[in-house]
Amino acid sequence: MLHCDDLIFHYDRFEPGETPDFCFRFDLAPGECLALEGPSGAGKSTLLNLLAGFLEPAGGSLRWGERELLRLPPWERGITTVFQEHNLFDHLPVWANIGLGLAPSLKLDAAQRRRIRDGLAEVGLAGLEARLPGELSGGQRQRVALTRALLRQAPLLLLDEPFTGLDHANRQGLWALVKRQQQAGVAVLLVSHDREDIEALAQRRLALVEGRLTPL
Ligand SMILES: Nc1ncnc2c1ncn2[C@@H]1O[C@H](COP(=O)(O)OP(=O)(O)OP(=O)(O)O)[C@@H](O)[C@H]1O
Repeated sequence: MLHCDDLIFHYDRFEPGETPDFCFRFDLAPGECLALEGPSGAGKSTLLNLLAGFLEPAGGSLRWGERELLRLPPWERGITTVFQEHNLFDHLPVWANIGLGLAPSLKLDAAQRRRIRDGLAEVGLAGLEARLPGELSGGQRQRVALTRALLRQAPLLLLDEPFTGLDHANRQGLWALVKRQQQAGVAVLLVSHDREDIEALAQRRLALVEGRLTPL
């Protein structure tokens, strides 16, 4: 279970009152998908960056079971994030983009190479290992990004508008991948403006208003 308790954050700002002081509190259970909604600028990406360890809070705690995640660097938190775009390194082929999630040195053993091949086949991208991201469609790129996230098998998956701009068939395919992760016990926090994405995946919804989370 993820417990986020009064995670406090504010940006250094030029004018007082430009952005709210954030105080985030919520729980997220293994296998659950929680949707995070709020208008542009509400602070959704800020929360994801705090959870992932890319921003440092001024106070509060973030526990996964008994582990205090705030003390850990991003790569030790057991959290993986998929953004709306720019998830992939453009100069690396598909296999290497996915392989980075398994072995940052890219020294992959035979079993890891097989997992990448199988993972790509499962998302309908068999045989595209050698392509560069620029040689894929937007939907295919997102499938590669999700494959990398899923093969990492982190217990917490953060999704920041990952389906935006994709057609219905592509989105349905990606929903199925996320649902399979949930069934395997992965906890998912989904930032989305899209009613269909939320209805397809989320069991609970939270709104972010004036720096605070409230149930919907
Ligand atoms: N580096 C920064 N320095 C100062 N203020 C920032 C910084 N990054 C974001 N902000 C401000 O913090 C607030 C929250 O931004 P954030 O990107 O978290 O919103 P969001 O809900 O993800 O928005 P969107 O839906 O448009 O992506 C906004 O008012 C934004 O202008």
